[in-house]
Amino acid sequence: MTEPQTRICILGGGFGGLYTALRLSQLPWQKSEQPEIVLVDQNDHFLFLPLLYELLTNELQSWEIAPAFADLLKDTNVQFCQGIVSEIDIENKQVKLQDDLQISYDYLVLAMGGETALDKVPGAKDYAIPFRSIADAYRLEEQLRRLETLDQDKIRIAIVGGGYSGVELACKLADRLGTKGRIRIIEQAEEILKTSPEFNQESARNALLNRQVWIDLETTVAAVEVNKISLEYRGEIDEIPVDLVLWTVGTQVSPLVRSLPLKHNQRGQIVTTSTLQVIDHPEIFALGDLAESQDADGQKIPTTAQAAFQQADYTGWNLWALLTRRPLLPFRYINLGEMMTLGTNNATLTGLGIKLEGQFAHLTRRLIYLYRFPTFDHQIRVAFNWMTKPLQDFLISIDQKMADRE
Ligand SMILES: Cc1cc2nc3c(=O)[nH]c(=O)nc-3n(C[C@H](O)[C@H](O)[C@H](O)COP(=O)(O)OP(=O)(O)OC[C@H]3O[C@@H](n4cnc5c(N)ncnc54)[C@H](O)[C@@H]3O)c2cc1C
Ligand SMILES: NC(=O)c1ccc[n+]([C@@H]2O[C@H](COP(=O)([O-])OP(=O)(O)OC[C@H]3O[C@@H](n4cnc5c(N)ncnc54)[C@H](OP(=O)(O)O)[C@@H]3O)[C@@H](O)[C@H]2O)c1
Ligand SMILES: C/C(=C\Cc1cc(O)c2ccccc2c1O)CCC[C@H](C)CCC[C@H](C)CCCC(C)C
Repeated sequence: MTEPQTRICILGGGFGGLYTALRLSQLPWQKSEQPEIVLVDQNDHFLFLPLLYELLTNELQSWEIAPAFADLLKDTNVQFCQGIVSEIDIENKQVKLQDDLQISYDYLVLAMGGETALDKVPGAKDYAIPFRSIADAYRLEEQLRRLETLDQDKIRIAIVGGGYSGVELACKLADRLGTKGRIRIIEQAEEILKTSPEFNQESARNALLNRQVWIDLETTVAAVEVNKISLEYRGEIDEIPVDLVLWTVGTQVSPLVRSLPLKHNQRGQIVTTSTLQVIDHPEIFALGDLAESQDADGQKIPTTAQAAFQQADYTGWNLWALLTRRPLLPFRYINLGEMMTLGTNNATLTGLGIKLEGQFAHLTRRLIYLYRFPTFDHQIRVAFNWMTKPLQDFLISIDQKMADRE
């Protein structure tokens, strides 16, 4: 009688979960050992978050950065299940989705990422727009189009949070709006991009200066309302009229993850061993933004796509090792550096001793991200589109000229 198939359930199809599923499907399984791999995500698509900004300037299209899981997984043995995870019963090894579907598992991978903290400032939840999903980008796009049609002198945008997302967003919006835009970044710390390499910080400061983006340092937000924001600086409150408030204040762990009966750190992240297994639960792996792990050399792992991408390789390998009775590998994080977009056709890159900025950094960043796309098939489709885009734009312009003549 054949043994029932072992089931690996992966919760979250982002940089941690999707890349773990793809890695698992590529490993050499004996037929008798082949597990059932189930990937669960609330969305029907993956989202290459580092390129989300490019939707706002029409540099990229949604299908390029948010391919459907069905397409990405079509040549694999991974089963995709769309649904919102609402409960995780560690004791009975059961996952419950919001539509009451239940999935039992033998091994679990927790990779549901983080969320934007909108609950700490009055009005933020109602009037501020986070920037973490395709839906957020579409919501922002809709607001921008509404404001661009109005006959008002300036479009006033406040971006709360002067970290990576806030700075990259400010540069993109400044390039989109041009002289019509009046953009300000509100940062509570003494400096923007405080964890970024000095070269990238300098490039970003110059890019923001060249785009007349105003920066309020050591400033917090007391409240957000429909058309104004109250800023607090050294005890003084100032009310500023705004048309849009964007909320890029960093990542926090979701209540669902915080509530799990597992070891958490002070930020609510799940603590793992260097093999990315959850403390006291070797049958559960956790990676990406929701996990805290130290690697084999004791390095603390940052909450970045780069780290989740590398962890996925080890999570896939270690699950295979566990099921085929091989030794597991302790995760070794390799910090390859950092890249940031700073407007259209402009970027900065520091990595492996190399520092680039401007258009060459922009090209390099794009090519590296193309290489990091989840499947070869998607890489080819996007690469072809990028190579033929100048011709597409030329033909569109010809069409436009002919339409104008009629
Ligand atoms: C705008 C932006 C730009 C960024 N740019 C960079 C960059 O250039 N370089 C870099 O290194 N990092 C970047 N990051 C950070 C990086 O995106 C994250 O660190 C990375 O995505 C974390 O990977 P993850 O797998 O933990 O989570 P994610 O990639 O966020 O994936 C989590 C997945 O879980 C799903 N999910 C969550 N909750 C549930 C639920 N309850 N039920 C079902 N599914 C659920 C989500 O839909 C999502 O698909 C950026 C972040 C943002 C917001
Ligand atoms: N290009 C890239 O590599 C890239 C791009 C985007 C995101 N990421 C990664 O993704 C994660 C999230 O990035 P992020 O830019 O969203 O967050 P982030 O890098 O943590 O920056 C958020 C900034 O907002 C500040 N802040 C928080 N609450 C605030 C408030 N109420 N008012 C004013 N300022 C406030 C934070 O200050 P405090 O630090 O004092 O809280 C911080 O400086 C990070 O780990 C980052 O490394 C990387
Ligand atoms: C900084 C680099 C990689 C780290 C990294 C950053 C991310 O934001 C990611 C997001 C999602 C997944 C993975 C990552 C990620 O790994 C790149 C370092 C590149 C080196 C500096 C080498 C640079 C190449 C040469 C200068 C020239 C290449 C020319 C050609 C146009 C490509």
